[in-house]
Amino acid sequence: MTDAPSSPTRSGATDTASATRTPGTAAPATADSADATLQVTDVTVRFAGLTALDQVSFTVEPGSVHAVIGPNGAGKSTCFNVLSGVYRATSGSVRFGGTELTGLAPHRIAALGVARIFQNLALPPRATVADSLMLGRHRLTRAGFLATGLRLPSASREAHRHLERVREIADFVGLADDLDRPAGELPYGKQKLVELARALCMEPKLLLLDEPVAGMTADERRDTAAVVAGVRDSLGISIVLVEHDMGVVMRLADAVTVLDFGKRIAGGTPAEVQDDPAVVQAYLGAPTP
Ligand SMILES: Nc1ncnc2c1ncn2[C@@H]1O[C@H](COP(=O)(O)OP(=O)(O)OP(=O)(O)O)[C@@H](O)[C@H]1O
Repeated sequence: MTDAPSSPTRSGATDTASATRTPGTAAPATADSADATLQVTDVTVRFAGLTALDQVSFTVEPGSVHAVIGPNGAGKSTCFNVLSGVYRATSGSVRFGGTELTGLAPHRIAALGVARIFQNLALPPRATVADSLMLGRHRLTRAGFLATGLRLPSASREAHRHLERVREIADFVGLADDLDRPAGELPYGKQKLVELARALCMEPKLLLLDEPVAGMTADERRDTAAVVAGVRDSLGISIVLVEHDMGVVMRLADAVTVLDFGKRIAGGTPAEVQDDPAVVQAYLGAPTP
């Protein structure tokens, strides 16, 4: 795969978004599209006797990659689970494009344009790449069970449009030649790309990536990082990234929030947090001289 993914471009996404408003396709439920800012304010999560997140605040600017880092047990996964609706914050607020997310079920948050990719693979093993990506289009599909079953022209036109978009996105992430292969037979790095592509098929405004390069070879890490950068640069999608690979974080992130024992201990550009004594201490576990 090339370092710079070929691009369906922002307008490609916009075309599809407008296509979804034409008869025969569903208009996705969206947060205020003029403002895709994610605003996390004073979020606290308590489990019996343990404060996993303690008054954490940060802002993810539209079209940026925002990394959330910290040592083991810092609260990164808890933070992701709050953003995607798996956990409900004990207190505090998460607003996306002007919509309050706290208290919404995960599928409602997904419908607002927030797609999450889990660390572990979750692909149907025997489905082809194309079928796996079509699953990502499900939310945008209007044709009902009956129309599809009866192969009505409106349903086939819609299926054709979705397939076109699936091909564009597969091309964008470098999977154009793998569409007919069972996803489960691809190398690990490509399977992760299938998951990323499936999330892109949902036409999200915000992607939550949980350790996207964990377990990958150096080449796979480089290729995946290039695709993630392309998602931001070409599609304008905001990304929240939890990642232990500091090389990837430093290369990709526009902003970094650092957690330790549930508290936000630092934030800023990668260069700023890298030199922050509190961050050095958290990672090394000893005070700086
Ligand atoms: N469902 C839960 N019930 C009780 N405690 C939990 C739960 N989920 C997380 N915790 C605790 O909350 C704290 C933060 O955990 P979390 O998994 O968010 O950290 P993390 O930064 O993602 O760690 P890692 O990098 O090891 O994945 C830990 O002390 C963890 O044991």
